Amino acid sequence: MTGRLIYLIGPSGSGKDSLLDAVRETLEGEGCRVARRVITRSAEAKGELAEAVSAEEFARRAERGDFAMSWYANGLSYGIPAVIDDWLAAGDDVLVNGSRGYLPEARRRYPHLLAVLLTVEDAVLRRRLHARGRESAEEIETRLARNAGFADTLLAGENPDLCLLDNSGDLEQTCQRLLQLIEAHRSQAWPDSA
Ligand SMILES: Nc1ncnc2c1ncn2[C@@H]1O[C@H](COP(=O)(O)OP(=O)(O)O)[C@@H](O)[C@H]1O
Ligand SMILES: O=P(O)(O)OC[C@H]1O[C@H](OP(=O)(O)OP(=O)(O)O)[C@H](O)[C@@H]1O
Repeated sequence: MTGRLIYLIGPSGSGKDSLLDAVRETLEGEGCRVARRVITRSAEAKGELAEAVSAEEFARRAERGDFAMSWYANGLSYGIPAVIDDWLAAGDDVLVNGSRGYLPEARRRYPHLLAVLLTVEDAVLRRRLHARGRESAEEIETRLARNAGFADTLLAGENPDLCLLDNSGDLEQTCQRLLQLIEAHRSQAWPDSA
């Protein structure tokens, strides 16, 4: 594979979708694709750069090998289409909306991925989740509780190359910083083992 995988992670509500949406056009003009996820979420949910499918359809696709990566979290199944491997093989870089829980497996599959962790101050995160209004108050609490488990493990030295990107402030600034991070990563030579 010659392209690079950029694996964006962060708590639900930290702004991953907003960020991907905002940088998509710029990145695609520079040969970096933004993957569209497949999620077992009802089609009426707005603001998600994803294809919504039933659990049965998701299982069929998984069985067929349609996903390069897939995971289950928050009561939903998420899949990243296998086409990303074609894009990477063709030399395109690929940006995906990933999962913190799946990061170790993603690293096994893509040893040279760039992991970018989007962070948001707790109070801001809670406010944004409620303002988004996609989940019930109970689902929001469950998502916030899930974050506590990741805060320690992700930052406890197991991921020395993890890039932190704060999105507590203006989205436009976060976009610019993400584009800079990606640019810096792309300008690095591939490790010999790649
Ligand atoms: N920098 C920002 N400033 C203000 N609101 C933001 C910012 N980034 C995202 N949001 C809002 O926060 C909510 C969650 O963002 P979203 O992109 O859906 O997060 P995620 O995909 O990580 O769950 C959305 O309503 C979005 O409009
Ligand atoms: O292991 P985690 O890092 O907790 O991630 C689990 C899933 O939750 C997030 O999606 P979610 O359904 O919340 O969509 P969102 O990002 O649009 O909120 C994230 O994008 C992952 O797919």
